[in-house]
Amino acid sequence: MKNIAILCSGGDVSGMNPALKHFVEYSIQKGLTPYFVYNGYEGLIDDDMKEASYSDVSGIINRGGTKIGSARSQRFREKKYRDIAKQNLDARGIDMLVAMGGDGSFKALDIFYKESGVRFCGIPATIDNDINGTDYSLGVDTALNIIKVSIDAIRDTASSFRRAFVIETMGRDCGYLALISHLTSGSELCLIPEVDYDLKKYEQEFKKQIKNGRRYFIAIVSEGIKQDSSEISEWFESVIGMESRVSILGHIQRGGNPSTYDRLMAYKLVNKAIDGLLDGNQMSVICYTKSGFEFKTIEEVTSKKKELDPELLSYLERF
Ligand SMILES: Nc1ncnc2c1ncn2[C@@H]1O[C@H](COP(=O)(O)OP(=O)(O)O)[C@@H](O)[C@H]1O
Ligand SMILES: O=P(O)(O)OC[C@H]1O[C@](O)(COP(=O)(O)O)[C@@H](O)[C@@H]1O
Repeated sequence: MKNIAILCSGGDVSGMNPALKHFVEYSIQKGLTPYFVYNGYEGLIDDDMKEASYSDVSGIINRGGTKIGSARSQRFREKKYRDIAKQNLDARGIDMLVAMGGDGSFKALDIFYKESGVRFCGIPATIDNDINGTDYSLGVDTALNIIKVSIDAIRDTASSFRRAFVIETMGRDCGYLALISHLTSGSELCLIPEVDYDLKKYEQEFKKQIKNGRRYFIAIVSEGIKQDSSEISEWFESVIGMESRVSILGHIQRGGNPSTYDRLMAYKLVNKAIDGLLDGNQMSVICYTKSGFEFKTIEEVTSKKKELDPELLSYLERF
């Protein structure tokens, strides 16, 4: 029997637990012995791994986060710790890894493969959806749903009180969550790091709208823009003349009951990753684009910054 392990690295997402469940089931179906590595690369270094069984994954499909933990590991950046990781994997006869994470995690495994020959397949998993070469990363759909529910709730209070709400989404330097939320929540303003802006441009229009009876504004701003959300709020108060509040959605975007779409994609991505490794893939990332599922090289996925879809970007301005 061949041994295969799975781990989560970087920011956790809703969808990792459904993926773990399917990993165990599909590995066993394929005659493999599944292993869990706990707390990302830290678990490889500390030998925190164990054979996984059906009972380990019962009752987790509806849970956000990841049952096996995730981490950002400083130690894995050093060769001496990666050598320890290799010894630990050898001792358990594990030579195939499935890793759920972002481009940083894949870069790490690329280095590890070149040093140790441990084959791997990456599953893109980040709410930021900022991985080059894939239109979708596990967890982004649940995060968007959480943001949608939050904005809808804020809209209720904003409209009752004649206020401008500045709602900050996560995403580091990628505005995907903000842009999609803007388009699907009908907000008046959206600021993202990819597009330079000048608030002056909105001044006349927003004042005119207030004159014509507008009672509230919703502005969605991505955490990576050049200003703090509080400065945008201050602009609403001092320039536009409407009382304003900031709502930073923060880590609630990373949790919650995984959406149906993320559960389904977790299932498919795990299937593809295991099939790829069984077919002899050495190191790849399973990506999803308009052409379907494709294995891509680490170079392709990590060497360039992801560009937002120009069609979506063209819808940014609503007025
Ligand atoms: N260049 C690198 N060399 C070795 N390890 C790395 C490298 N880049 C990232 N890693 C490892 O991958 C982990 C996750 O990377 P990070 O960029 O934080 O998250 P993500 O995978 O979400 O992009 C890091 O904590 C580190 O252990
Ligand atoms: O949980 P932390 O360490 O505060 O990190 C917050 C960051 O992690 C994310 O939620 C997800 O980032 P990754 O998936 O790239 O790890 C970012 O949107 C956010 O900037």
